[in-house]
Amino acid sequence: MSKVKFITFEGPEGAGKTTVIAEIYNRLNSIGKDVTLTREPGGIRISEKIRAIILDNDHQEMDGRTEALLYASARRQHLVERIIPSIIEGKIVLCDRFIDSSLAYQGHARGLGMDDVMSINAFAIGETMPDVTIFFDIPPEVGLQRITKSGVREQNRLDNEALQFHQKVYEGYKILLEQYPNRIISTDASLPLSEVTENVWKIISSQLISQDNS
Ligand SMILES: Nc1ncnc2c1ncn2[C@@H]1O[C@H](COP(=O)(O)OP(=O)(O)OP(=O)(O)O)[C@@H](O)[C@H]1O
Ligand SMILES: Cc1cn([C@H]2C[C@H](O)[C@@H](COP(=O)(O)O)O2)c(=O)[nH]c1=O
Repeated sequence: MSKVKFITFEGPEGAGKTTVIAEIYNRLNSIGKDVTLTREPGGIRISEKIRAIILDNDHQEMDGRTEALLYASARRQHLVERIIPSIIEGKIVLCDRFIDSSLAYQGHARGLGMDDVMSINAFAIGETMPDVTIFFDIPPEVGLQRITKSGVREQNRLDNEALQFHQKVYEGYKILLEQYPNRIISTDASLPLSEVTENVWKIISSQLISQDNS
């Protein structure tokens, strides 16, 4: 069995990914695992700058393909500068969003087509795919309510898309779950935070323990 090194977290806005990943990171550290915690778009200097361009509310005129290419270029830089070096150093990488976000948001919701979006991303990432992806399953309207209610952060250009767009994103993720049943594991993200955290912890620890015993 190949080792689980690269774990990604996916789902609609406000699903709880960032909150849960922070706790998983602490727990893995506390049992002596060497972990890199990062996010997309962003994670490193150049990719954070690209993130700011993509998500700026002032950039309403951004073309869908430009958006897809910017996400892919941010991903390329992040991959070569942070993800691959961490994997080579033997670390576990926890990444808040990756390729599946591009497939669901740009490929399906934006209507660019998942195959075309996969092609431009293949140029960016080559053979590097996540070993395991955890999908935070929540109705998009519930996730959106969480971020508007909490005021946890400013609403960006993608958050401010119509509900219909976010429903398409959710539909896109459901297609990906069928397409990659061995890689993507779904968890109910509408449960209370403590339960979601425990469920995600069970998934991750079982993956890591089964490989430690192999
Ligand atoms: N299971 C939960 N139940 C209720 N509130 C939650 C739960 N999980 C997270 N939250 C709250 O929802 C808000 C959004 O959470 P978080 O930022 O972790 O989501 P996210 O998936 O990273 O969102 P985005 O992708 O839009 O950045 C936060 O205020 C967080 O405290
Ligand atoms: C990686 C990636 C992200 N997106 C979208 C998803 C979110 O709306 C934002 C990122 O914000 P978050 O608070 O960090 O979740 O960008 C996308 O459309 N395509 C992608 O590849």
